[in-house]
Amino acid sequence: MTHDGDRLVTAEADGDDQAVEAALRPRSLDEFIGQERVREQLSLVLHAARARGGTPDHVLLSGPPGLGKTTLSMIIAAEMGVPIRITSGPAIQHAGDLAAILSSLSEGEVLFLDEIHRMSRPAEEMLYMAMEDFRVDIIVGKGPGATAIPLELPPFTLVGATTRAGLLPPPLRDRFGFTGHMDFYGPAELERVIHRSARLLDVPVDDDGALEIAGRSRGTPRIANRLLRRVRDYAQVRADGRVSREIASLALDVYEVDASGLDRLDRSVLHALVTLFGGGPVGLSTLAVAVGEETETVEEVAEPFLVRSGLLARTPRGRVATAAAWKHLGLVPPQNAASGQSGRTGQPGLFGIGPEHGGNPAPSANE
Ligand SMILES: Nc1ncnc2c1ncn2[C@@H]1O[C@H](COP(=O)(O)OP(=O)(O)OP(=O)(O)O)[C@@H](O)[C@H]1O
Ligand SMILES: [Mg+2]
Repeated sequence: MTHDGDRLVTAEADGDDQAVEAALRPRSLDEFIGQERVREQLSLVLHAARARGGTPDHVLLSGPPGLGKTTLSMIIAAEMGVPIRITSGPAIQHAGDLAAILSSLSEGEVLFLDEIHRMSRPAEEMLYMAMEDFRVDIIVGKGPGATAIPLELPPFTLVGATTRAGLLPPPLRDRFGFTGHMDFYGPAELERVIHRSARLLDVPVDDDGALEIAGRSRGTPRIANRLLRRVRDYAQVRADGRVSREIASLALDVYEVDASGLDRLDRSVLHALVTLFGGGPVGLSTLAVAVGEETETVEEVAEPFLVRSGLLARTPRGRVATAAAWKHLGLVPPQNAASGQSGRTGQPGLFGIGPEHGGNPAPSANE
């Protein structure tokens, strides 16, 4: 079974990333590449707060993993010249855990709450009051004798990060003065991320080399930085250390990350869909058996990027390969192949729903 953490192209951080990421993080808004709209909006929020000599409004950053939410939270603190306290939703099990953190904040401090959608309910309710009134009620005792002791907090800025903004309860969402939505990066922006990281890591990379890595990075700076490190290894061991388009492409071929950023699992899903099931529709569990993976692996690890790339569509009748998928595998799409748009509008297939066998007679190439 393939675990997401084993993959070079996963957007989640792995242990290997953490030390390097700290070194590669932009430290100011000016250094932060791309996300123009969020950057401009945030810059206004911070400038205005500085001009008033106050604390900026609470900020919510939402978007897929690896796009720079943690980085931006640190930049907010740096731009304001205040310390930052870092914690996460899952780390706060009890309201008391949160009370302890809140009551020890210094004036103006940034509290970064990662994965804020995973906080416990009682902590969430305490947070509402802390965000709005800079106050918490500490409950002392139990039962009828319990009393609430109000505790004043210094003004602080909460920066919440979430990959799932939709899961936040509206009362929590409403208490943020500013919400920044992070989006996947374009190739030109990733090229700049790669050039910047290459400078910091002291790796000579030419423009074509950077662009080649960018194209395989799934719109995600974290992946771009990780691929750059693997390409650097290759360039040092097999060549003179310089990264050109050719070296980048040879290196990433070794790691089985193709020109569109698909890895072996992604390609084997597409390949099975196209060669064994005539492009579908086919049920998820049948598809998973065909590639020898768990249904969860196919659904949660491979499919999101295939859908986003317009290569696979989830329809009520099952998974379907788009015309682009056939072309990606170097095959000629059949006349009736899905256009790729249906992936965005079609209903997502559910476990076990939809036919387990394709409606099309599979031309079943056995190679
Ligand atoms: N705009 C950017 N410019 C340059 N580097 C960036 C940018 N955004 C992210 N990075 C780099 O990508 C890596 C991952 O960023 P970060 O940890 O901030 O992502 P995240 O959104 O917090 O991810 P997660 O959801 O997994 O917590 C960092 O090493 C950072 O240096
Ligand atoms: Mg983060």
